[in-house]
Amino acid sequence: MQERDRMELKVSNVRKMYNKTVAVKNANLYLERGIYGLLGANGAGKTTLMSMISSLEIPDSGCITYNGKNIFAMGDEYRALIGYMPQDFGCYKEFCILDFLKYIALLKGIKKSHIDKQVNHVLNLVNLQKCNSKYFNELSGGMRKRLGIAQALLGEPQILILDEPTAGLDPKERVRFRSIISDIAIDKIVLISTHILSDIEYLSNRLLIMDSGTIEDIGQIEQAFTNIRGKVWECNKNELNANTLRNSIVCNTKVNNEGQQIVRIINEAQPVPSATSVCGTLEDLYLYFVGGK
Ligand SMILES: Nc1ncnc2c1ncn2[C@@H]1O[C@H](COP(=O)(O)OP(=O)(O)OP(=O)(O)O)[C@@H](O)[C@H]1O
Repeated sequence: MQERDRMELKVSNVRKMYNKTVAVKNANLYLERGIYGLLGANGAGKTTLMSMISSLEIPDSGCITYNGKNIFAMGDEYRALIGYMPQDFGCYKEFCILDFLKYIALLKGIKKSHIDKQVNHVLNLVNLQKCNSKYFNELSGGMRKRLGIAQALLGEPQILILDEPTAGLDPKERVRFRSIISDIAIDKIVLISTHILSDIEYLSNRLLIMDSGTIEDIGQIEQAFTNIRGKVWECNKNELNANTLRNSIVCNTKVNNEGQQIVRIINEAQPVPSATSVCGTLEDLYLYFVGGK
């Protein structure tokens, strides 16, 4: 591979504490071109990890390299490669969309002669060009999210870090947003954290799971499903003995039309003869990897 085609982001033994809280325990990760979906419970450490990969937070120990170079030593050279969309971002109320993007372009060090062209380009990508004179407080949640991605795209970054980009969007806006992300993801490293499992299914080809400050690379999602194939069951809860229930991962409980509690579990073997084998979902897969916690 030629050096200019190389895109390797490596997180090695990274740890980050806030006072006495260990936010990221010992993270190891290797990312190359592709879209990675990052799943994890609230407080698992996703935002902290993403902030460190974006070079906004410095790890207490361990290192993060891009193509073999320490990202913190790379400084502006690395920041020019990164597009970061935080969970929430604010904007001066005097700024309209256009002013805000021009301001961010300046902060990113984009040449003044290139700013108008780049701002128009990202506005077109996220379909905000017609309302570019609207002020931040006039924008809907979906528009704000699109503005968030537009600012991340300024400077044509090779690495896109998107922290819960579809949170709070209605289903239609979410579908629209996913299509924007898949259009712009080509030939980039894209890391997306989300609690919306369908985002992962539709957007990413690799699954990462973060749990209590550690991260596991589950790999290709389709392949990962082999881990639970033939192990997901639905059965009447009353027919399960307490021991089987304790040794299973409980994915879901629902009440059927006859008023019986039907439990969905992951278990190596058929738990009771009446249990039905069902297809695993991404939610089952996630619970399998975090042990049903
Ligand atoms: N600035 C901070 N000061 C103190 N503690 C923090 C700070 N930022 C994060 N933490 C703590 O670090 C842990 C990891 O938080 P983080 O925001 O990285 O998790 P997360 O997986 O992104 O959560 P969520 O899904 O809720 O956004 C949590 O226990 C959190 O309370």
